[in-house]
Amino acid sequence: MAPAKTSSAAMLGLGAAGWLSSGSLFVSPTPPRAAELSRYAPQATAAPAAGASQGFAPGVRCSILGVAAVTVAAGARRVARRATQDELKKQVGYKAVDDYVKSGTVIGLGTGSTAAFAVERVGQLLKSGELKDIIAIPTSIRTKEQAESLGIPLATLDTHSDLDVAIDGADEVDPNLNLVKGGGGALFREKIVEMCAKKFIVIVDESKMCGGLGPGFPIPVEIVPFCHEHTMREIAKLPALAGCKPVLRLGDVANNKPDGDKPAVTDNSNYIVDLVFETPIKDAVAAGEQLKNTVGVVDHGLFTGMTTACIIAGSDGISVKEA
Ligand SMILES: O=C(CO)[C@H](O)[C@H](O)COP(=O)(O)O
Repeated sequence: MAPAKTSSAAMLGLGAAGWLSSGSLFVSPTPPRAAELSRYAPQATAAPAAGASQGFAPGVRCSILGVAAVTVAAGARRVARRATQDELKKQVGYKAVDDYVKSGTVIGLGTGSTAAFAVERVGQLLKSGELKDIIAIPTSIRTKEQAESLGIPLATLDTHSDLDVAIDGADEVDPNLNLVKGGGGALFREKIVEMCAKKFIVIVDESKMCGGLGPGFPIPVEIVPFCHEHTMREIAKLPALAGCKPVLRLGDVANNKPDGDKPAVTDNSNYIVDLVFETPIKDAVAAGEQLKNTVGVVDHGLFTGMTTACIIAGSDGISVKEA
């Protein structure tokens, strides 16, 4: 598959500078990728640094739609500073809703700190009346609760299985827009919902871009609790996953930091095993197929061939890559 490209249509969206200058400012003390890595994967190797080493394949053009700097008043002076990671997440979350969600549509709402900004935006636009007649399918109990608190009308795939668009974050994005998802433990519901969407829009800050899936972020796999140690051994034997180290997720299911003694339990009452790699997976499609064919595996966090477009916020602005 050829690497994803940037389309001219995608270049016409709202630039980061546009809405940042409208006064939206969300300040977080969380520094970029280093904090993400410690939250998710103390055993993982560091992700590529920002900028030239972000994993964009040679020849891939990324349009820069705005300047992701924030201007703040400091006394009489105006001081420009780099946007925080949360500000970048907010930019892409809002832009995805502004560009892809229309009145009268059925939408999928992702899970995680980036997707939460998209949910927030849907709530705002419904409240202001700019959006009407939306029905949303949440991908986790957390997202359902956030959407309910914002008055977003909800349904499930049982009654609404044709979605116009789904919007979600990702843990890693490769040059072909294949993803690792499930850092937040919601991969099964995310996948079943996002597979039903005509358009799947991925929203990330630039720290999520990588040259190859695996070493930057362990790949989560949802497995049934019954004989889970056996299932983990079977996974480690799969040829397309050679060299991986399966680690049972403990404590809070919403992150892969071992912050408890008991296995983390998903919304579907299953466990998560995080597959730690030292080198990139050679064939993510084969890896996904072999995982899916393993008895005891519910689903896995490799989302290949699903992305319609990826909106990326970085220190130099927002870019959109289309598959
Ligand atoms: O797959 C997910 C949850 O299961 C999330 O989309 C992924 O973990 C990214 O989360 P965040 O936006 O908080 O970095």
